[in-house]
Amino acid sequence: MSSHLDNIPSTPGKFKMDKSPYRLRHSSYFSLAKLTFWSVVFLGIILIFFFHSPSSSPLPSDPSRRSLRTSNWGGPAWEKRVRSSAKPRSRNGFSVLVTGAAGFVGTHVSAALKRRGDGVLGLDNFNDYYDPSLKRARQALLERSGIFIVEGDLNDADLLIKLFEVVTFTHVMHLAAQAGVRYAMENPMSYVHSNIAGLVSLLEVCKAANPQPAIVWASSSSVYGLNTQVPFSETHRTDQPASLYAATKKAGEEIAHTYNHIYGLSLTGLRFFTVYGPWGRPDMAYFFFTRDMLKGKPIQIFEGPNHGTVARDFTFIDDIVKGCLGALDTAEKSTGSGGKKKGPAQLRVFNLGNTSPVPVSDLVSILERLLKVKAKKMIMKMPRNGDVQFTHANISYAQREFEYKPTTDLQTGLKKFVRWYLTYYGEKKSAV
Ligand SMILES: O=C(O)[C@H]1O[C@H](OP(=O)(O)OP(=O)(O)OC[C@H]2O[C@@H](n3ccc(=O)[nH]c3=O)[C@H](O)[C@@H]2O)[C@H](O)[C@@H](O)[C@H]1O
Repeated sequence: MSSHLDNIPSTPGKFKMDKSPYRLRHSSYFSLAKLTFWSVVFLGIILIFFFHSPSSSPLPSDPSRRSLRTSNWGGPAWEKRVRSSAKPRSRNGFSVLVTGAAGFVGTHVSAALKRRGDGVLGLDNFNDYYDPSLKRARQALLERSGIFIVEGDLNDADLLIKLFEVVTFTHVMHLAAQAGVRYAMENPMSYVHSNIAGLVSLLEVCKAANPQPAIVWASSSSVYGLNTQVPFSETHRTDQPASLYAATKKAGEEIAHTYNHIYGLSLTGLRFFTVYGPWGRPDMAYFFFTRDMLKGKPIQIFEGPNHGTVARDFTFIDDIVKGCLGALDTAEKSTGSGGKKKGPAQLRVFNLGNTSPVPVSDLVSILERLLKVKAKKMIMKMPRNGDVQFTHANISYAQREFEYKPTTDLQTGLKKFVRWYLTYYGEKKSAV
């Protein structure tokens, strides 16, 4: 086996002969010594670099994640930005950490909180589950209203600890998640990484904080799974998830119970029902139906057994934002501190839906009218990939607790979506 040592000139014959043998031996000795010296220095530099590489740029703990950029955080300027973003305008305002702030719901909730005077700090890993440029555009939007989004992953405990050291958060609005029902069959580990490991990582830091924040977080209507009782009520069974996505959200609800029980964390889960609207998620049907219809591409419309209707309780984003703020405003304080429970704490789960399911075929008809194009429809049997046939929310609990009352029907909401879509992609040209 050859080593780099083989290349070192070690015989006098390889040197010029105009030097005395003594000088030759002498200079050869020095060259060798010099080389050894520099090799040691070089090795030392590599070792120093290796051991001092900043904790702010850890490798993603799960290789199944895509393009998680290593982030740069820390330092006085960064801390100043974090502090100023999280600072409420009014004396009684909240200081809220919004995870998933560059996401669809996260962006809208962050903007609404900021508008009413709360301090908002965002956290997002900007992964490439869907076009990250849309997330960057949302980030730019929030930045204009003074909201800073820290780029980092929930599983980076050092980063979370640092954020809680710099800011005393009164609330956490936890909206970061791996969403999408059907994608769970393609990349199951990403759901475990974000929706389970990420949630635990966040709750670990929240429980240790002093004071502990109150937490409101995104669960999903999908937890009702194969439940057949309608409309879905929070007391119905949720132990038959139809997708891994649903199973991780259900697991989240159980994990919430545990942290509430052991550490006194105040926890409120919100079961969102197919949220849609401007700045929405391109992986959702209403969004890619719009894109494909405008491109003249066929769209697949699922139907249930025996040509049964597939329907969703589509809920407009503005109604969801009101629900999120209502949940936050009625969240009681956590009772523990520094990892110790001091008394029983609030634990809640609410449906946030629209209470009027609409067949997917009607969704397509509305889009046809709004876009003025005829869809190339391919009716096909709903694949066995985690979808359920029907969702319908009973919202009386949220109505009672914080006067949640959705006011936007699908026609009105889609009109707003289409207007945004045509402006956004019209300006950017390339995406339509
Ligand atoms: O409430 C939730 O908890 C979830 O809502 C959303 O899931 P879904 O309700 O499944 O929305 P979405 O994919 O838009 O499909 C809508 C309808 O179109 C049908 N559908 C779908 C695709 C297709 O090609 N054809 C079709 O008919 C399909 O069968 C369905 O009936 C979120 O994505 C999810 O993250 C989660 O938050």
